Amino acid sequence: MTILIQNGQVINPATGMNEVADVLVENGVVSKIEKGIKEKADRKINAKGCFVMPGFIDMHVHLRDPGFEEKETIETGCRAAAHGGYTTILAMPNTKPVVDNPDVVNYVHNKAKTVGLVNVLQVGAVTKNQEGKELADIEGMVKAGIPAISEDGKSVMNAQLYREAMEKAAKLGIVVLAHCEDKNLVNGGVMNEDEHARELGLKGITNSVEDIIVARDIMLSHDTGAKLHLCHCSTEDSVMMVDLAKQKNVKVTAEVCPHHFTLTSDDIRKIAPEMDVEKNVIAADADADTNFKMNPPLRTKKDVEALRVGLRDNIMDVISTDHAPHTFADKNTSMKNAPFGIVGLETAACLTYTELVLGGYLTPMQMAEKMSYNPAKIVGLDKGDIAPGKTADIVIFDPNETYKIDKNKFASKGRNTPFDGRTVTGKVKMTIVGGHIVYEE
Ligand SMILES: NC(=O)N[C@@H](CC(=O)O)C(=O)O
Ligand SMILES: [Zn+2]
Repeated sequence: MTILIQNGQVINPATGMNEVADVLVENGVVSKIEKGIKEKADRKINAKGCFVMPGFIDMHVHLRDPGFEEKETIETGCRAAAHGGYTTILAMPNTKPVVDNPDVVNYVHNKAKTVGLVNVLQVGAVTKNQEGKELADIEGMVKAGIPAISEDGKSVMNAQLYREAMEKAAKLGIVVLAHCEDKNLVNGGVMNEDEHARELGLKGITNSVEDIIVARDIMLSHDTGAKLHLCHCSTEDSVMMVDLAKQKNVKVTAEVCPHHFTLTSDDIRKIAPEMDVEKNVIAADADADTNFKMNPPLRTKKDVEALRVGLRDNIMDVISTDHAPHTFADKNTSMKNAPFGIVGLETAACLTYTELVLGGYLTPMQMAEKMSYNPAKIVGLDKGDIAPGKTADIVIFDPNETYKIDKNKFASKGRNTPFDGRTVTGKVKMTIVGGHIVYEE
C-alpha cells in the first residue's frame, strides 16, 4: 500500500526539516519528501494545516499485561497508544509476574506482534520479582530484546546492588530507567507535602523523597559510566541536578510527564465529580479525587515552572506519559487506599501542545524532539526520524482544533485521568506504523 500525505508541515528533528511538503510512503518506508509529489498512491491524505512528525515514542507505559488485564491489556494499551499518536512504546516490568526473565519478555513481544498495532519494547526489571534483593536475569532479557532495565514503581534501595546493575547495563549497552523515590522517606505520604495536604488532612511526600535518589543515581552513573534516564521528574531540584550532571558529562537524561508540567497539588479536588453524578456510587471513605493521585505527586507552582523551563532549555530531554491505568473500583476509595497512577497515552500530545507550545515554552520542533527523536536516541532505536529511507512511523497532528478531553472516548481501559473535561488544542488525526494506518480519526 502506498500513502501520499499532502501539504502538511513536515517537522523532522533528525534533519532539521520544518516546511510544507508531501510525504510519500511505499512498502512501509518513507520514499520521498518533496513539494508537489505527482506519484499515484492507494491513499491520499490532505494534511493541510497539520504537523507531519515522526510517530511519538513513549518511554514510560504500564501495559498491565500479564497479570492485571482488568486494568489494561496489550491490545487496549496499544490502541490507546495509536490513538495518542504513539508508534513505539516501552512497557514497564511491574506486572504479575514481574518481567524479570526472558520468558515474560517473549510473552509480551509475541502478544504485541499478534495485536500488530504499535511497536512494543518490553523493559526488564532490575531485580528478581522487583524485591530489591538479587539481580534479575539481565543478560537473558537483553538476548530476548529488552532495550533497558528499570525497577519502576520503586527504587532499588540497596545502592551496591543498583551499582552492580548499572555496571551490567554499561557493559551490555542498555539504558537504566530510574524511578527515584526513597522508600523509607515516603512514610505513608499520598500527595505533595504542603498547605493543601494539611487542609485535606492527608500525609505529604516531600521533594527530597525524589531528590535524594536522583542525586544518588547520578553519582552511581558517574561511577559506572552507565546510561541513566530519570523517569517522571517532578521537582525543581531534579532539574537543577540534571543540569549539573550534564555539565559534568555524566551520561544522564531525564523525562517529564504532562501532569507534572500542567497541574499543581492545589488542583486536587475534594471529590471526583463523576463519582457522584454518573455512577452514584461514591465510596464511603472517599476524601479527595484519587484521579489526582500519582507517583511522584503533583508538586507546587515553583516546581511546575522549573520543569517547563527545564524542557524549554533542553535540560529535560523527554516527555513521557507514565500511562498507569487502574479500574474505577481501584480508584473509588480514599486517597490513602487508592493506587498511585493516571492514564496518559491519549492526552499527552494535546497537553504538550496546549501547555508548552501555545504556552510559549517549546517550539513544535522541540515537541517532536521530546516526544520522538530524543527517546529514540536515548534508547538506541533507528526511529524518531522520517527522512527518506526510514521506516514510515508517522503522526499527523492538527494544531488548530480546540475541544474538551472526553475520557469516554479513550481506547484505554483506564478512565483514571484528572483531565476529563479540560479544554485543549491539538489533536492526533492519524497514526501510521511501518506504513500501516493504525489510527484514523
Ligand atoms: N506512576 C504511578 O503512579 N504508578 C505507576 C508506577 C510508577 O510509574 O512509578 C503504576 O504502575 O501504577
Ligand atoms: Zn515510576
